[in-house]
Amino acid sequence: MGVDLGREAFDATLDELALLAESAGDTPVARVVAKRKAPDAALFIGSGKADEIKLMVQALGAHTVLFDQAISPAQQRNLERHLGVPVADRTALILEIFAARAQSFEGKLQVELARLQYLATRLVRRWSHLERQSGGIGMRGGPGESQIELDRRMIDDRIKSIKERLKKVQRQRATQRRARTRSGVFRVSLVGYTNAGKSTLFNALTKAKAYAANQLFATLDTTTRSLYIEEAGASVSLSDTVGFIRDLPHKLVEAFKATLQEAADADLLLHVVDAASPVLTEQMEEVERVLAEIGAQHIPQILVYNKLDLLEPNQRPRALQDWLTRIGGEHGGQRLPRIFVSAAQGEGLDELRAMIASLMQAAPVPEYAGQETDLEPSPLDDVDGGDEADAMGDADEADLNAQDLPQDRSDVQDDPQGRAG
Ligand SMILES: Nc1nc2c(ncn2[C@@H]2O[C@H](COP(=O)(O)OP(=O)(O)OP(=O)(O)O)[C@@H](O)[C@H]2O)c(=O)[nH]1
Ligand SMILES: [Mg+2]
Repeated sequence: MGVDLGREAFDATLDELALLAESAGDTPVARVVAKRKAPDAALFIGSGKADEIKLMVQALGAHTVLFDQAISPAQQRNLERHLGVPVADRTALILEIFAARAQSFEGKLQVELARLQYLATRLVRRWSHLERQSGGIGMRGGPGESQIELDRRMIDDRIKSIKERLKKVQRQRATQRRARTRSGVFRVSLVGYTNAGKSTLFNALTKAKAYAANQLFATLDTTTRSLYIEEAGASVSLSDTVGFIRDLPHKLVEAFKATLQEAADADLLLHVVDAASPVLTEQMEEVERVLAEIGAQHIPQILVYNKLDLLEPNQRPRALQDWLTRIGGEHGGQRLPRIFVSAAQGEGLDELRAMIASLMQAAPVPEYAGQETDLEPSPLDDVDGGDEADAMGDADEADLNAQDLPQDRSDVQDDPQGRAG
């Protein structure tokens, strides 16, 4: 279900919603588009549309109705009452996928943090909604004010305890990262929109078997492998990371900052693009936005246009390597090296390795080589987002016990450099 508020590439966003639903294990059975100038306050859609959907739900035996846009908690409840089935929006769906996919201890904690934070904002909103309209629809059958306060306190406590546990894991990760930095190994990170083919490329380059699938967010945990680049006569560390998506819930980005830090710390980013996507420009812009959010916008990039094999003969580029000039934004006019590859069929990979080698040689000798002092702490090293930073106090800093630290699968097992520290 999507309400077309005049957004460009509307079909593509519904395709993406369908793929998200499939990635969550659902089978989309119908797609409904409503044209409106603005969402309806109570139902998000008009009541005529809601009746139409209700009939479809019954005829098709659908068990959920998904909305592409964010719906308010009140709209969600009204719709559920009207339609007789659960209603969810895109954010809830993304959170569900992340929850199902998280593998590492850290990943699970991060997802739980994001879910609780999402829940907490909805409780606050629901509460203020009740305050404003006491006696309104929201009141009937809904929890009372004190119940909500109680829920909120429980959620706050849980958020606090998860943040404390995350801090411990992340301190360990930061130590490993610093060791890796000091080792002087050139670090390359794959970044890009979800489903662009990062894991497939990672596997093709390292002959590894990271999970790659036609699903959104197939990868959640960072995997790092050593990759020997013959042209450079040296090894680099290559990391496969979580994919980005448009309107990624902000709290989720915040919760995953530690994982994304892998990208922010790289010497070189391979920005993987699905060259066959009809909305590749929008996807690239979204990736740029997230890179800026994690402070990685200035790291040298190679644009890797993947899925070359899917392009029609007349769409194929004349040259497999060229330069793309960025339009607009902070980097307007900047020229980025671009290469077309097919990770699935192995085309262009030798050229990509050669390109990595030449960028390695062009890279400045790192200042930190041989230096024993800690690097400047990155803003992302601290998992607490902004205003909540003080809430944890200093007490938790004192009782750190290295023995409690759970093993982080991705760093400990997959990364030969990780053991250096
Ligand atoms: N035809 C074609 N398909 C590809 C190519 N590379 C990847 N794919 C397919 O694209 C889909 C996504 O690939 P992944 O490697 O899982 O993509 P990803 O970027 O790691 O995705 P997330 O981890 O979900 O963010 C899979 O179905 C791959 O088989 C390619 O070069 N050509
Ligand atoms: Mg992946």
